[in-house]
Amino acid sequence: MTYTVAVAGASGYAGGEVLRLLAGHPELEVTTVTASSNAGKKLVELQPHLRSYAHLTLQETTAEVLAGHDVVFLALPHGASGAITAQLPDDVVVIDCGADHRLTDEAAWAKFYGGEFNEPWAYGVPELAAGDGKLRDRLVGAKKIAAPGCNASAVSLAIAPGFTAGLVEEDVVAVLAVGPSGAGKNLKVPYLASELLGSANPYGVGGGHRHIPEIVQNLKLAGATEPRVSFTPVLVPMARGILATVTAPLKPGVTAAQVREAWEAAYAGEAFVQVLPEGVWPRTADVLGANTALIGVTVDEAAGKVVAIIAVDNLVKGTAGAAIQSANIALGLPEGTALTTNGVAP
Ligand SMILES: NC(=O)C1=CN([C@@H]2O[C@H](COP(=O)(O)OP(=O)(O)OC[C@H]3O[C@@H](n4cnc5c(N)ncnc54)[C@H](OP(=O)(O)O)[C@@H]3O)[C@@H](O)[C@H]2O)C=CC1
Ligand SMILES: CC(=O)N[C@@H](CCC(=O)OP(=O)(O)O)C(=O)O
Repeated sequence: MTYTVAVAGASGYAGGEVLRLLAGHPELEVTTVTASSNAGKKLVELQPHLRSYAHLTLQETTAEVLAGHDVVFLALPHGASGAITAQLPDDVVVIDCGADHRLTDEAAWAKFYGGEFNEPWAYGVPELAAGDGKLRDRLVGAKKIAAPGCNASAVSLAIAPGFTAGLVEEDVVAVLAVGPSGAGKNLKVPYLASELLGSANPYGVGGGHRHIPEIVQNLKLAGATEPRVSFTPVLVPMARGILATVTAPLKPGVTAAQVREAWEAAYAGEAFVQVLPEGVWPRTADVLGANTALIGVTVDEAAGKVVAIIAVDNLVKGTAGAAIQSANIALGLPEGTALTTNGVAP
């Protein structure tokens, strides 16, 4: 069966990546692409690397244009997608790459985003533990899916096994090297090349980053009670990619063997989340273009902490790949359709 697909926000980074991956999908056929200020232009004017879509013109992003497709991917700024989703028919499968349907906690939404609170949807990180199962279970047959924040999914995947196995204290510290494409096609300082090249620029320091409530929500699902999350991203000069170093204190008596067993068990059989052998550390280059999260984990005995390092491509496993993986599950298609575990290196 072929499903018709509309991609909204197709002129942006996330929408472009959804399109790049969907070009290799045998059952999802993109028939409509939309934008805002760039509506009316040919898609390839904005996305010259997407040659297979040369026939498509960007339309206005309205509920009327999007309705009538079997599947809609939204890659719009926060707030814009919530306004559209309220108007789309119930039977359309909608995957929102924005944050509008991620949070279950209305107070957290008000504090970190503001504006109208939208109902939470099935969260698109299938491999994350949730209760006795995984979030994958909630995606089966889902009509509405919230794709994750890229940083939030990386940090959550890296440390969740410690909570599921009851090995770590609720005191998580995450420091991330992130590429500027995570901010979208942003023409402001500090995303300009002249500000970014040859520099590493921290931002969102001191508890203000909006991915903190998303991580807390994920870790609670994985078994934490009231986790405290210190989260510090640092912009570095690589177009895409996230390398997150996540630490947490070990509970008394926990051994390195228990840690390794817990992390390997958490992701056993998962194609897209892989735990590396002891002493092997992930690199962003190994996951660029791939839907893969690579995790290295060890115990720092002197510090009494677990150290987990994860590499993801923010635009693939962090957004568009997660969105397509989740859509595949929702539609009953093989989960990895149109997705690869192989990166692009060097
Ligand atoms: N970049 C990333 O790594 C990640 C992004 N996301 C999320 O995906 C979404 C898109 O991000 P990204 O692609 O990076 O952003 P971009 O700025 O690159 O793209 C934004 C897109 O939305 C369109 N747009 C802008 N304003 C409006 C509006 N008011 N109504 C309708 N469409 C509008 C733009 O159209 P036009 O070009 O015509 O202005 C463009 O197509 C965001 O919610 C983001 O948080 C999530 C995870 C990671
Ligand atoms: C470099 C950079 O700015 N990255 C973004 C990641 C955004 C993201 O993951 O998307 P959502 O906004 O949909 O959550 C940030 O840290 O906010």
